[in-house]
Amino acid sequence: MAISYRTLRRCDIESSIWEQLRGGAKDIPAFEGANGFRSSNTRITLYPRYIPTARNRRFMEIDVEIQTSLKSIIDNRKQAMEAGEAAKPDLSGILMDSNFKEIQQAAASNNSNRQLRISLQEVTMIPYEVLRMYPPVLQVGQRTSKDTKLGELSLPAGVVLNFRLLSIHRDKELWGEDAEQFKPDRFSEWISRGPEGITHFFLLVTMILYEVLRMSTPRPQLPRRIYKDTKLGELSLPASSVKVVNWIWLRPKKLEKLLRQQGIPGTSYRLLFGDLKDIASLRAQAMTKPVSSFCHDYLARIDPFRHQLMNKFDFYGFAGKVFFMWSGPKPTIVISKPELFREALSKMQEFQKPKTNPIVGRLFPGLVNYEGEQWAQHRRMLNPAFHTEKLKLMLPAFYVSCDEMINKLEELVAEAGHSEVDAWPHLSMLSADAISRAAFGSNYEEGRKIFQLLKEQLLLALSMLQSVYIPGSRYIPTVRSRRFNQINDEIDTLLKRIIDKRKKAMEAGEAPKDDLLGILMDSNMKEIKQAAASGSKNQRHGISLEEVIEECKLFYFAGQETTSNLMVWTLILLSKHRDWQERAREEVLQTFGSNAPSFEGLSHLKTVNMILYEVLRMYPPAPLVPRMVIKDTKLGELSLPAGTLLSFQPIRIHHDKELWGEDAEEFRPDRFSEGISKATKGHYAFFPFGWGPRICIGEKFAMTEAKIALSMILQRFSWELSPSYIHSPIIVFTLKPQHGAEIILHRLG
Ligand code: HEM
Repeated sequence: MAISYRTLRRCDIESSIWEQLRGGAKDIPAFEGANGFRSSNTRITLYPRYIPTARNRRFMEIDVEIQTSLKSIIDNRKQAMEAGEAAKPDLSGILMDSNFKEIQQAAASNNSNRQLRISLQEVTMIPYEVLRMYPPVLQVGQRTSKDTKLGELSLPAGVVLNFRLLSIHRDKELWGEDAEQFKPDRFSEWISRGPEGITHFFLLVTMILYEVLRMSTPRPQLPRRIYKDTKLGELSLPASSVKVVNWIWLRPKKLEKLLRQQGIPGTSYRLLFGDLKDIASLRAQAMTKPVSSFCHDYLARIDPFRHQLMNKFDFYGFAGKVFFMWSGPKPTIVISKPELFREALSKMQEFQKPKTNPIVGRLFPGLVNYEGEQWAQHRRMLNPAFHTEKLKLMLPAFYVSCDEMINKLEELVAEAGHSEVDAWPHLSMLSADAISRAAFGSNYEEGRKIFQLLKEQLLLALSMLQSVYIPGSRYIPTVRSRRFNQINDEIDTLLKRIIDKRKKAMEAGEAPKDDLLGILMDSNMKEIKQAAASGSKNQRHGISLEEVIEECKLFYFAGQETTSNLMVWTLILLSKHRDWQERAREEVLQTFGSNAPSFEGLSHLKTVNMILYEVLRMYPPAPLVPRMVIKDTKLGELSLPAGTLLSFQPIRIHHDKELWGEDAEEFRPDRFSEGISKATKGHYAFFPFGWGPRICIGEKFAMTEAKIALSMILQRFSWELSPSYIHSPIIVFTLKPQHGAEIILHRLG
């Protein structure tokens, strides 16, 4: 059966795929009689939805690792107990002890072998029931990398399959009315029936996972080592233990030696946690104190641990600009050398985005997270939306958003002509509003709702990120994680609705809208048509609805926080350096008078441009850029083993006196009067928007918005720093003012 995904309704896919899987299962002898699944065709859903494949695969690997390690612990305990050792007073010890006693009783009362076997299996029923109710893998998603077959079904490349295991496990048709209750004994009969029962259940799940993994896109993998059971004197270590020991001790120590041999200084590895505890406690202490007096030398506050190390290693090789520390069992090389930053960011294959906590991946989906061909395709598709001629069309959106903010501020100063205001929430709202209008045009109200939800999601994620990440923990249905997923679903529904409306309009021949979404959908449609016309079959062409959704979410996260940070630091610095505020106002009034800033006029704002650059240098909204070494490779003179994390520090490069001169900590916008390169005497060392092929796609968008907003504020107000302002930069994803931006605003004229 050959079907085209794009013309198929979702419900068709759900039911047909299920039939294929069920049919496929019956073909395998072990699945005959898998009657537990006879009528479940409505519950397993399989529809295109993006779930990053690397994460899922890694999750599966970790799951297998955990299970293997647990099995080895249980086996060891069992052997010890059989040899007469007392049960350990921990949970597994108690559980095993009671099970052991039951088995002994059964044996003593001369029960049949069959009963003994059932008794032995009781210890298994509890974890099975836990696995049923709280499966560590709730759903499994993979993308087809090429046109492929699943059972009888032909699937085109690029379809994302999402299998919802939890739905099967909680299906009352399968498990009975008590499906929501914890009843381990429901497994007793299945277990006793041997291969036709429980085994079918797990085999079916395994088969689905296998089938899905088989189809998945091959992604660059870190080199793998095969582990074997090993003898250590009298002790025989199972492969899983060898792997764990290697992971938490042998490999880190080997890497440490390798880095030291190259003259890179660093901290000594400490078991499992490395430097994580010190990083957290020093940061917590630093957050309680503001920067003493208002100065721009604040690096010790935002990242005290790295700052200490930088000073400590100042007299070693690399003068504190390259050193390593330990984020758990992986070394992180901290690099503040501009030439190494440029080299690494130019080599996308060797140095990729690290996949750390999956929550971060869910917060920042889309382009920012992709690699390889998928990244290239999305970047190609998004590029037109950020071209100058398209930005021009977004100007009205920026005006309306700025006007709204200014009207609100005017209300605040209406009575006395001046007022103390925390500018931070106003600027935050401004950039959210601007992105909603620029991204969704006429659907702006829905866009605003999405922003509110994303903001809530960000706060939830922050609280989730504060606890140590335990692999798989995101699948535990806590109140927070449930709300996180609920928000995700709400956002997806809202975005789907907007996109569907647009799609219908475009199919009916309406011209695409000039907002980000319209441009993205237009370039997607063109790519699909081109590919169809050229008869291309294998290459991925066009992106799916889900991928469009991911990109829309990314506009908010990548574009909102960063731009509002740039604006808030600009207001703070201009309230401290009022001479520059005056110079900027003069320039704006000369260029625009009291009219709305024109696109052409923006390019004449030399002073405003220099001020924004100086703010981006001193307070870069994206202060750190992480990467991961994918295969053993060279960076400059350094030999870097696969798996090493790299933490590039544009913020430190921007504050480096060797590059910027002795006045690096002073606010001096005129250092940029002859361009960026001259400001550092020919060393290119200014990276607020990154570098290389992945350089920020929204740079022009952000700079245009910031120039319009600043111009409009300068036209209407003057401002100074309030005595209640506390200078406390902090990094929470981006660099922001921890205690807001209290200024005193005066109405002009
Ligand atoms: C002052 C404002 C902004 C700053 C400082 C900034 C900074 C950055 C930086 C440093 C990167 C590179 C990250 C890396 O290589 O790991 C980046 C990437 C990106 N930025 Fe921005 N950004 C800003 C505004 C925006 C806006 C307004 C948008 C969109 C509306 C945006 C969308 C993106 C996207 C999609 C990427 C990923 C590009 C890729 O991986 O190919 N940014 N940004």
